[in-house]
Amino acid sequence: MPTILGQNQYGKAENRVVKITRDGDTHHIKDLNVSVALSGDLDDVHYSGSNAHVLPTDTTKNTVFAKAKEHGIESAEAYGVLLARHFVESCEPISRARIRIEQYDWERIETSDANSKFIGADEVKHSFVRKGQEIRTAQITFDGERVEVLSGLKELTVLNSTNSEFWGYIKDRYTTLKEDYDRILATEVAAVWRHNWTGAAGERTPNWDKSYAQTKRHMLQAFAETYSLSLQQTLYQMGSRVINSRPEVDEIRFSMPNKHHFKVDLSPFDIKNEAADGAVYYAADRPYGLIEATVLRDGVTPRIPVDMTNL
Ligand SMILES: O=c1[nH]c(=O)c2[nH]c(=O)[nH]c2[nH]1
Repeated sequence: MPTILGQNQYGKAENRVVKITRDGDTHHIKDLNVSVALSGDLDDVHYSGSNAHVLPTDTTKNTVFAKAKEHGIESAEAYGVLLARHFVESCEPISRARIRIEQYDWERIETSDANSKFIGADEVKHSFVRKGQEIRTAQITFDGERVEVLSGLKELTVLNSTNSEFWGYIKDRYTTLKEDYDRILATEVAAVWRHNWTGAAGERTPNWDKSYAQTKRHMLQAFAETYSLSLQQTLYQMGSRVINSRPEVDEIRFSMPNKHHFKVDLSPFDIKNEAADGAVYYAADRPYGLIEATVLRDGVTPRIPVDMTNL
């Protein structure tokens, strides 16, 4: 049966581009998911396998990152126009380019006056929480004598665009990771905390909503205000801030994926891409480091399950 080629397009989909712009100590973030689809005089590659008209999808990926560094990202639309024009105008066989962009917005983490002693005045300027609500969780059990209340949250995504380093780790024959003295630290916090209230007669019931709001605030502020040498250290700081600030909470457990942001190597294109001047990063979704730990008030028995995924 004779066949003919119908509509066709190709390109690299879902390039996770994160561009940090530094304006003194104030950082700005653009976080995009960019998909490129090109079409044009591309019959041959389908019919005969000749790649003579094919701009590799790998090149389209590199272009997405390089243009982010060279021109910055003012808006998804302006950046998309720049990319679409680039592919059509610089590559003869390409006559149409479609750029699709999803943008993820971030808000700055607010610090309070009460905590000002922790804040180098500038710290909040590089700490962000992703827009949109986290999911609040609760698990209550009663065994006829004692009530146990576990409160929690998940999908609270936070990012520091500086004040994070990672170095001094074990190096063996399989280690390729380079030590980093200025990296992005980002994680999606899942946490469960246990209240010491048992429901016994005479015990004052906590204000659950206030306790939740304050616990979340302490976690966010500790994340923003910790100069991090590892995600493990940041996690511990978040936990201790909660335990030290909230007398009703005796124990908190975190599960925190390290949402890696790798600096894109633009040196093959003679473009410098360094944290100090505002860099372009590739946000990898997997695999990811997974950092989990419990922080407890000294002397209490841990009760939060190690695997909290079903809570
Ligand atoms: O904060 C980190 N902790 C690690 O244990 C680790 N391991 C790694 O490769 N990167 C990181 N980052």
